[in-house]
Amino acid sequence: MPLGRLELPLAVSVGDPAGIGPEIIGKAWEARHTSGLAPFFAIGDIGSFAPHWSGPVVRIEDPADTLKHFDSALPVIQLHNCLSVVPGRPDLDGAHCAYQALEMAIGFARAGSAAALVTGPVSKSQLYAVGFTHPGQTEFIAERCGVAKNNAVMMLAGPDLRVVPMTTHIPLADVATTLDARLIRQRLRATAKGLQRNFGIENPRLAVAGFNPHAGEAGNMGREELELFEPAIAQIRAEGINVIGPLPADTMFHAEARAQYDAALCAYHDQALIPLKTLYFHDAVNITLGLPVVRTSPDHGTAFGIAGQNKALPYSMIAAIKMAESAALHRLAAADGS
Ligand SMILES: NC(=O)C1=CN([C@@H]2O[C@H](COP(=O)(O)OP(=O)(O)OC[C@H]3O[C@@H](n4cnc5c(N)ncnc54)[C@H](O)[C@@H]3O)[C@@H](O)[C@H]2O)C=CC1
Ligand SMILES: NCC(=O)COP(=O)(O)O
Repeated sequence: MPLGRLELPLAVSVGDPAGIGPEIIGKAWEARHTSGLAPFFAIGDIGSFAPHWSGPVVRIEDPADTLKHFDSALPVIQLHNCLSVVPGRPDLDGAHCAYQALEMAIGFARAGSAAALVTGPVSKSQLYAVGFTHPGQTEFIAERCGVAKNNAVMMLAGPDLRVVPMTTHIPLADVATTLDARLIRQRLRATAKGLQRNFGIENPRLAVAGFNPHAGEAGNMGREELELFEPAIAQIRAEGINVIGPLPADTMFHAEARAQYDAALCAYHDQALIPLKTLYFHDAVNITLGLPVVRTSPDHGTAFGIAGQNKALPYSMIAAIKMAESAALHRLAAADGS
């Protein structure tokens, strides 16, 4: 059934203004008709666009003014006290702006002034340098929404592959001690629910990657599969969720294997993101499941090395905007029972 259109605009935080955020948002606005994008407004420093992108911008004071201007210029809500930043040269002023834009975008989405939140790329190390204490935007947004961090799930979604890293931005050396049966169960439940709410998949099929080579080879190459994964998966199956695994991680991402599941849950960041970004770097979207608001983001980072050179491709940002609209519409359709 067609999902219709949103009544509210989408809020797009610019991210680090020294990165490619302003350029990909500007280019997404240029593609608004050809890509059929829902109206959106940016949150950032209006002066940070010109060094990256030469299109028209218009300052608005209220998200509700987006529609009046969206056809002729990119609507921007101005941040306070943002100093100019040079593309490709991240500094603390830019990090402060990125932080402020994120905070404001969450506020608009939570207050019901925006239909969803799309976040531009930020540099984690730059944010840490200005006092950001969360591993990433995922955990920060969860906290602002009152959601426990283990119930907010990072999912990266491409055309025929969705992956969930069950642990996110932690040192690899800490993964084995962070993963426990409770976390695995929480991730599985939140992923199943998130696929229903945001993608309209009624009976999601989940697959869990093993932690060790060959999923432990019957306990001979590590015991996490026997001691953690299998009991956690059995419990989740008993709750009626369709889940397979633990599967050998090296053989679960080829095309025929991908067709067997709607999302692959992986033990750690790179186990999930390497297959996804290898296949779909410019098409994939980062979506946070388990939040009361819809949040998406491009899958890539700030790309400081190409900022301000008109080299950034906007496709992941365009996909993030489209997915935000579609997820918001799925939630609305479920809420009114249609
Ligand atoms: N959603 C987010 O906010 C994310 C933020 N990051 C942050 O980004 C920063 C840089 O991370 P990197 O590992 O260098 O990853 P990156 O994604 O910024 O760049 C990796 C490579 O891809 C290229 N690239 C990235 N986006 C592109 C685009 N749209 N068009 C053309 N080329 C593109 C870059 O030039 C670079 O060669 C880090 O500080 C990290 O914290 C990383 C991933 C996601
Ligand atoms: N590698 C994915 C990533 O960095 C996204 O992090 P987040 O800021 O969206 O939590």
